[in-house]
Amino acid sequence: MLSVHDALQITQTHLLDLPDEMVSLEEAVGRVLRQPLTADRDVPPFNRVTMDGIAFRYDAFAGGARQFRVLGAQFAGQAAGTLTDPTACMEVMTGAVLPLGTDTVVRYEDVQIEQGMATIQVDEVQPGQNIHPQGNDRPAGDVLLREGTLMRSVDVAVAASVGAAKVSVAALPRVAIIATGDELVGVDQTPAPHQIRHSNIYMIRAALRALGIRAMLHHLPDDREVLKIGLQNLLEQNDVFILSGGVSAGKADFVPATLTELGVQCHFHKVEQRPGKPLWFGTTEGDRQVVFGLPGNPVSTVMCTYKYVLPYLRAAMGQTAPQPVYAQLAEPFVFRPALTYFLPVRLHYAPDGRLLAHPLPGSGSGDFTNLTGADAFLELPADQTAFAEGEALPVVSAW
Ligand SMILES: Nc1nc2c(c(=O)[nH]1)N[C@H]1C(S)=C(S)[C@@H](COP(=O)(O)OP(=O)(O)OC[C@H]3O[C@@H](n4cnc5c(N)ncnc54)[C@H](O)[C@@H]3O)O[C@H]1N2
Ligand code: MOO
Ligand SMILES: [Mg+2]
Repeated sequence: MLSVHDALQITQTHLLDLPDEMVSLEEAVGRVLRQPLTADRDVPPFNRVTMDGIAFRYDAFAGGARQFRVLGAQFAGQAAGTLTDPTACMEVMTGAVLPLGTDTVVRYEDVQIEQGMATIQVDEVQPGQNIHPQGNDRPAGDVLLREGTLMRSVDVAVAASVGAAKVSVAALPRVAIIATGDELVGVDQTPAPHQIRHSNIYMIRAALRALGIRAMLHHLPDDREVLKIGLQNLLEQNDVFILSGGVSAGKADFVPATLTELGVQCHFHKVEQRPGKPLWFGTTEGDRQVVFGLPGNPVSTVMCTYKYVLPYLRAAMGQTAPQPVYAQLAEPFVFRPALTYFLPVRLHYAPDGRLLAHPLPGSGSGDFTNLTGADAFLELPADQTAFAEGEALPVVSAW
């Protein structure tokens, strides 16, 4: 059977080709940048005053002067004024351009101003203090945001500062989320004793919102013909298909055979992992559409969504892969089968800064209410049985 590592690799070799689109800054958050954004000017663009106070020439102070006649004021938003008398000073406000002819700022708290004369009341003054020099942070032309950046609020601020009212981002795929199973009824229904309400497709849809995707929900029955016609219709209108259920060994598990009949090529079925062993992955010709058949057990669906589906979509959008995160087991744990085990854990930071993972194994891959107390899965490798307290292991992104 395929290892988790190899399964992930396979998904990455069948990435959808998503076009670029221009979006406003309001729409840009959570999207993947498809263009570099460069500084259109030096950052900061002028010598910026960083404290309200007075500006003067340091040479005068170094020569022993402590009193400076106030010749004017420089406010934020005004073009740079000039200090014409090198023994005098100007009042300056935070965010103003440093007046020409000055090079040092002393804050109001350290100055007394009376009758147009400022007296500096501190001995410690450094040349150039309280000034954020032009180009200090980045020179004009420097790349401030790389292609592949996942746009967060601070990135939106940087885009705005360089005048990018619209930015090029990866277009979002059209996604269909499809529950299969005759036991499932709507969330607004009262289930019969042998029925359950949908939950997996709501979880998947919620998880995809982190990528800005708004997916449509569907439900198909455990009937071979109806399933085939239903999937065929959906295949015409979507790029990504996330199915839940119907991929294992049961006599009503028609999903793999039906997808094959519809021309979806299977790249793998079954992975050496728990939960999620019967995971199915395929694409249509030329990788124009992609299908994830997630095992129906709810914990399997959660794990496969976070371990496989979201990373796949991020890569297809061109997002630079994030650094892996590790956590240390807070107590020893044993898992015997030769499978990668995704252990639900509660994460917390210890006072010494270590990220600790508290095992919450729950009662198996049907026990999804257990996940409400967990934050993530810890990935325990297949070739190891006993895991010691303090052992560092990869975290599968938190929900
Ligand atoms: N003989 C074998 N039986 C099973 C195997 C196996 O290898 N051999 N694998 C087990 C594993 S592991 C898993 S996981 C499940 C996968 O099952 P399916 O993908 O075929 O899913 P279903 O049979 O349709 O349902 C399983 C389970 O999940 C519930 N479910 C399904 N969809 C939803 C939904 N949208 N919301 C909430 N719950 C859902 C469903 O009611 C079932 O209880 O197979 C094992 N069996
Ligand atoms: O591996 Mo299945 O996903 O346990 O229940
Ligand atoms: Mg089944």
